[in-house]
Amino acid sequence: QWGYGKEDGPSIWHKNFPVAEGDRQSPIDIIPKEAPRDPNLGPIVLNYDQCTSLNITNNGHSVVVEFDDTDDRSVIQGGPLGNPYRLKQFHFHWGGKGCHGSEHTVEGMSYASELHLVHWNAVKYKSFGQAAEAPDGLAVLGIFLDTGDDHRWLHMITDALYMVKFKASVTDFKGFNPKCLLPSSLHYWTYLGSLTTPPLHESVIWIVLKEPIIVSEKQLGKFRTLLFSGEEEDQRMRMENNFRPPQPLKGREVRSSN
Ligand SMILES: Nc1nnc(SCC(=O)Nc2ccc(S(N)(=O)=O)cc2)s1
Ligand SMILES: [Zn+2]
Repeated sequence: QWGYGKEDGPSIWHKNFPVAEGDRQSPIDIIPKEAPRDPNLGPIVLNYDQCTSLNITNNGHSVVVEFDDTDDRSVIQGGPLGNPYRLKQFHFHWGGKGCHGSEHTVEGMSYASELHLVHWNAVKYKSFGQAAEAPDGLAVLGIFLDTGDDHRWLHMITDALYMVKFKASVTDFKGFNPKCLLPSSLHYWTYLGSLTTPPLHESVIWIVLKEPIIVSEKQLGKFRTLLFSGEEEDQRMRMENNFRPPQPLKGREVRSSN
């Protein structure tokens, strides 16, 4: 019942989700010179080698690759995190043809797209849903996508998109390791924020990588062949511009890894 259109988009979400006007909403505009290096921030450590991707699905808002999160085989830890957080899913946000579509911006500059790897604190909480409602329940790793040459591994995802064109479609997607989508540097900014879509829970420790990955316009264009709408719906709504604009910082501090 929410979307990215004029009638149901980010400026309306507060009606059904009042936390939209809360004190730790995401995304934000990151201003590097106002994000001091914190020497106590160690490196983030990603253990994705035993990860188990299950399927790829169109949930009517984005395209999502889901993982088996029944044990600690794929986790993120270190950096600002006090526990290891389990990988649950990753998904993307993108713009329209020629328009940028990242959620976080850097000094007002947005990237073409943004990848979110969503993790939950299975040490402290019994389920994703419970963690999603706790202030330290989730850790989302944000990676900017810039345009240039083809990304050598993204085709594994874009080649599958025709199978999930319509909302609520899902197909098997095993053996994909998201490590292949990381940039060379794991330097990051971190701050306390929220889910960037309803229910907008203020439960996310954000870790946004400074270095973007490079994908081609052609590869990004394949994301825009997805539809917001279901197979049975008559009007076909192209899935694009599925990003929330930056939200007020409300005095929060953004820290930088060294
Ligand atoms: N009890 C609950 N179960 N599930 C939820 S929310 C489902 C979910 O994963 N939502 C989600 C929304 C936005 C983001 S994002 N764009 O990474 O901030 C990640 C995840 S609350
Ligand atoms: Zn997201």
